[in-house]
Amino acid sequence: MTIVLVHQGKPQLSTTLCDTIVKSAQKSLSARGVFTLALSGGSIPKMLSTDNMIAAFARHSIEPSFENWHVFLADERIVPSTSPDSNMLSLQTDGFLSPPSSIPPPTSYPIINSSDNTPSEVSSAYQNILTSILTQSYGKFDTIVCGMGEDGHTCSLFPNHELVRNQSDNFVDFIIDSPKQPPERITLTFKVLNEARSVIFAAAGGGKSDVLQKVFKKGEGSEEKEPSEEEPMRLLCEKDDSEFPCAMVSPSEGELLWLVDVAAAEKIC
Ligand SMILES: O=C1O[C@H](COP(=O)(O)O)[C@@H](O)[C@H](O)[C@H]1O
Repeated sequence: MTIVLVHQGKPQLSTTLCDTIVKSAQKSLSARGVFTLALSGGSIPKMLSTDNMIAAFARHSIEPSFENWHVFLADERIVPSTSPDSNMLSLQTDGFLSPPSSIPPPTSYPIINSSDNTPSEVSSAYQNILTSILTQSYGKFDTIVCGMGEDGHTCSLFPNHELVRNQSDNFVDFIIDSPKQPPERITLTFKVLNEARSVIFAAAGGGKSDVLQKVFKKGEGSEEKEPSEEEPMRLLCEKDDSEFPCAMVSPSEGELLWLVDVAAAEKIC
């Protein structure tokens, strides 16, 4: 069964997401001294604003600090670093990757991209840096935050794409024919996603309700009460992993948590 937490709206969902990341960081830092995290682009960076993260540290009575956090991209579009399509740029401008100077920042890893590099070279270079840093957390990500597109893609793993039909043993792979622009991208693979200690999905808005209806069936033990400002509604769902890439992520030994809002969950509640 998969736990799906249904929130009143995006602000409440963002609060749970930031709280879950801060808790996971504390656990990883005390167990291994580092916190390895991968973040998606799209709607995720705004949920992870510096203000939202500082508020999450405060709720846990912890001084805000991203020291010993190593932040990778769950996927990236192969575009110049100044392009508005760059996921790293939106994590820096909308997310917490560039906090005020009083807060120790995380170490973050952009893709190394120049016009001389092919997508395959960009992907191999990213895999090399990622695998070298992941040795510090025993070869696994502590936490990966995934978004979900309205077509059910996650990271840059798109429905029916070759990378989904023939899953590779790489940790990072590339595509040159993304159905969503821009076409050239690198992405974490199912291998590394499914080996993570925890994967958190965050999906908000009515545009996501059709896919969620196909993926989740509400099961016994689900709460019936409406979500409140303070508390999400907890559903225990059966997950159909036959069609959509987002549903094919199920860490074999790790935790899986889905955070959605009422609009996205409308057809499963
Ligand atoms: O293209 C992408 O889309 C997905 C979903 O985006 P969202 O705006 O619907 O949340 C995102 O998770 C991924 O990182 C991005 O490259």
